[in-house]
Amino acid sequence: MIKQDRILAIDQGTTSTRSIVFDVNGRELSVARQEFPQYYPSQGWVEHDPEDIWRDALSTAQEAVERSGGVDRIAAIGITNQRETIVVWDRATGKPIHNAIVWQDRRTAKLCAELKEQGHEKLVTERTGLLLDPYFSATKLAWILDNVEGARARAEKGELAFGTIDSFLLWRLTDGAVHATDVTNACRTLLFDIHRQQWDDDLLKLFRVPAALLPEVKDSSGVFGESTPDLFGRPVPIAGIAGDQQAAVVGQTCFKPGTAKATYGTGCFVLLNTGEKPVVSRNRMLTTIAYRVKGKTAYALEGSIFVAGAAIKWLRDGLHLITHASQTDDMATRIPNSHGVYMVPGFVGLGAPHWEPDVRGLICGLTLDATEAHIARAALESVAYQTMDLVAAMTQDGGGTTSTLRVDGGMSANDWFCQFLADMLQARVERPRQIETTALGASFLAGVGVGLWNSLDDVAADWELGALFEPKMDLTERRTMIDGWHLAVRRALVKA
Ligand SMILES: Nc1ncnc2c1ncn2[C@@H]1O[C@H](COP(=O)(O)OP(=O)(O)O)[C@@H](O)[C@H]1O
Ligand SMILES: O=P(O)(O)OC[C@H](O)CO
Repeated sequence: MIKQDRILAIDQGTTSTRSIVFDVNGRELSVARQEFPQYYPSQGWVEHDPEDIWRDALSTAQEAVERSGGVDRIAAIGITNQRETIVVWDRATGKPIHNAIVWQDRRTAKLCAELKEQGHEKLVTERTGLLLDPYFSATKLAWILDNVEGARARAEKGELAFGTIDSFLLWRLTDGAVHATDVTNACRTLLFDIHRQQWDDDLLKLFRVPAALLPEVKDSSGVFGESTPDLFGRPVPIAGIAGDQQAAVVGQTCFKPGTAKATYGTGCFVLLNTGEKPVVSRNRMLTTIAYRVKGKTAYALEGSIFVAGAAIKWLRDGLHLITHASQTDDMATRIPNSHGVYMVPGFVGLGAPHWEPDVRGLICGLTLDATEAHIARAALESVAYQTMDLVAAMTQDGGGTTSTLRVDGGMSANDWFCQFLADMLQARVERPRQIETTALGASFLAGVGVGLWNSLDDVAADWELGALFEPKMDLTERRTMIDGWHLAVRRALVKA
């Protein structure tokens, strides 16, 4: 009999979908990747077509399985996904009734401001660990129910299903047999009590969400269902699900309280493991569930930066300054300093610790000798400065002092950026050999789910250091640069 000792991880990100097959040592055997279209139907709106997402998830998964040598040795599937993005679909046909509304979408900023003015934020934060910001799912869901003809009535009758992207993929992989999600995705909706770990009736009422829409919420690890036999040639258990940032915590093996990771994809999300007890932030960080395995929950403090790699993508697609993101490494290296040029990348408002959805982006400090290299460097620097601000806030919140930050995601491939980050943090920056840590984390969760490993502790040995960056910048120079950054942020926050 053929040993089933490989795992397929499907990583559905904001700009691309990739599938990777890993062996039991966390080594990548094959990968398939597909970028997909972003839709901006109105100012501040961001949508995805769920059919694009399903098509790419399936085709990349099939391709990765094929390239790894076929389905015979695949023991399980793990799913990880862009979080907060929502889909509402028809239970009878499986067809979405609207495009997915993406986490970056700000269309519900006014509703959030109204709910805040009415004094609802305290309850929301106490129950969910989150804030009233359009980033999270609940107001996006309310928008669909209010704006798609007949949706609210159909939702109340139980004809529609709601889900984050994991839930939609799980539904499609099982041909509608399973409507479920995991705690890490549920806890980003604004509808889920992170302490009692269940959907919350008061919040459902506040956001006017019928309970009949909701998926069942499960551990991040364990069998959710099986893929239909036609997809891969035989049924494969789907045995791990986690939001991408939480999956990265697992992939970076940040299992001990006080350990932290930052994932640099479209956005950047810093998560600090705080152990079994949720830590409440005084600095507008989020309290979130890092993972729940075999009924045991680990919580995290999270700092959310909405624009990280997206700023580099904008240099490529918006300004046409570069043709490939990796060019920014050389551009930043080639100039001795940023020459006082700063970018505050508030393209979709600012996340933690400001939570200002109406702020817009800013480039300042320009002189006639500023070049495209200064702008590229300012974009990279802005992401490091924001990370530094979040780490400082978390330390103040009592989450522990982080002498080491583990980094991953597309932008972490940039050496110049990682060095600058170490300088700003005055901490060690560790980049693993496998920077697709999100997918790796999903594979660990699925592997534990089918018993390839007994517990997460058993996978810790599979983490391998790829590169280490240690602080080396002169401290006076650092201080001057940081002061300039904080001045630029204050400028961006000035209300027009
Ligand atoms: N060498 C690089 N330097 C800077 N940014 C990079 C580099 N390589 C990729 N990126 C950025 O990283 C992002 C892609 O990372 P990825 O983890 O695939 O994102 P996502 O999961 O959000 O789709 C893109 O926004 C891209 O601009
Ligand atoms: O697509 P990413 O990797 O930037 O992640 C998106 C986050 O999950 C949004 O909360």
